[in-house]
Amino acid sequence: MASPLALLRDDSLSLLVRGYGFGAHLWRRADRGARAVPFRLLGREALFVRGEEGVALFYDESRTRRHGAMPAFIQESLFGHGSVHSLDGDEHRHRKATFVDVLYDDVEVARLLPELERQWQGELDAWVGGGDRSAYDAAVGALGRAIMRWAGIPGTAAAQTRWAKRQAQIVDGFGVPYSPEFLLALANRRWSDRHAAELIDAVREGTLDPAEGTALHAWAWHRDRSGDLLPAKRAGVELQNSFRPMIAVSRFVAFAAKELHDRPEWRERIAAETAERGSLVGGELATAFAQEIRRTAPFVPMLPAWAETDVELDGQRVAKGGRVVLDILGTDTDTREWERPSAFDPERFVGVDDYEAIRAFVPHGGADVRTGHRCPGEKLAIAGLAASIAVLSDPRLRISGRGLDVNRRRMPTKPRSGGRVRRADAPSGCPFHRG
Ligand code: HEM
Repeated sequence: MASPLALLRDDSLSLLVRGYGFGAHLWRRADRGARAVPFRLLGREALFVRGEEGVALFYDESRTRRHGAMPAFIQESLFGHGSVHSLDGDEHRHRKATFVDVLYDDVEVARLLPELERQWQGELDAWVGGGDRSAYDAAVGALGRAIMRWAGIPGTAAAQTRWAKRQAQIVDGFGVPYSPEFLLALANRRWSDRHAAELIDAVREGTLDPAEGTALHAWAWHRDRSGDLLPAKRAGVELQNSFRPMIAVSRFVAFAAKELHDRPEWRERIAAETAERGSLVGGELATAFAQEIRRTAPFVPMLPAWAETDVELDGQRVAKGGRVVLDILGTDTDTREWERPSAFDPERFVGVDDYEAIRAFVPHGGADVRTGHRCPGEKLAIAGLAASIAVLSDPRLRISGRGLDVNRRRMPTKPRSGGRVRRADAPSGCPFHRG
């Protein structure tokens, strides 16, 4: 058992209390520009690392491994038991190959675009027709239905929207184990695991026949390295990992509403681009804005791995068996890697196609998507977020300035109101709160 002194030195409580401010708090203990700082997490020694050097260390499989590094309350509630996130080595690469085929292949990404266009057009029409909904709520529906159709999941629009809301709540509740929202997330997880497993069984029994190439088809027929089908529940977990994170992009959409509200000139430029192209998807300026949202908005703050050997970076060490923790947020806003890192400036991404080559740009993890744990859904997320930004820039809409404050102690967070959106000429409900 850990001694009372060790418990006092542990930083876990500080992480829970400080939320997204935790990383900056730790760096105050180190020299300016340091790449590594020691701390204690969950009763063990750990090394907090950042920047290109930190990314290289964190993704070096000869020095780190993943299995069991993520606290169980996150792994089980958010990703699901036995998911790809927790695998290492050949087993990881084998499972990951199916994710890459299904999510990362350009043909599959292109297949999502018409669904995004259709679902977002519906939400835009509802706003223009007088609807009053937050950008976040609209995105949960639009992105949820688009990705479920794309994944081959059957159901009416209403049923898909309901499942999307459950999935959004899982993402909302996983990081607050001290609150009732966490219990609700566990209940939604249980319901979703059962429903996803039923879909997998239905495909295997021949009562459902999703198109080849869809996530539902791929996970129903994915075989492990011994040639066996995955148990239905595990296949259902990976099916959810192929669409739930797209619903989580709604959190970025809420941040986009905030940044667009504060930058009318960008809204005008993106609206002009959308009008000229005659499409809500794939605009260059909307995409640059999406990239800057990904760089700056607090979502995944850090990632943990085990030190497989004694590890040293920038003069700091952690012994084998401790944790190496990559500071995602601190790397995306590192003064040694970025010019004016705290300025929100989408211009820095205009004309940048190969964002994966920017080693210190890691909102979706770093290194190589095929061989490492880098997110296979990054292209899908960018496409979904850029389409949302094009919609929110429509001049017929107004984004309210109310409720755009962000509680950076809660993980995950978003602007409080989710970004209220209404028709531009709609009267404001309250004369004292015109936004
Ligand atoms: C809100 C946007 C998203 C963010 C911020 C995000 C971020 C991340 C991060 C940080 C990782 C872990 C990287 C690592 O462990 O090294 C990851 C992994 C993963 N993401 Fe995403 N992601 C997003 C969207 C998506 C989408 C849209 C999908 C699929 C539709 C997706 C599917 C996955 C999967 C399956 C993994 C596990 C990969 C592995 O362990 O090999 N993500 N993501």
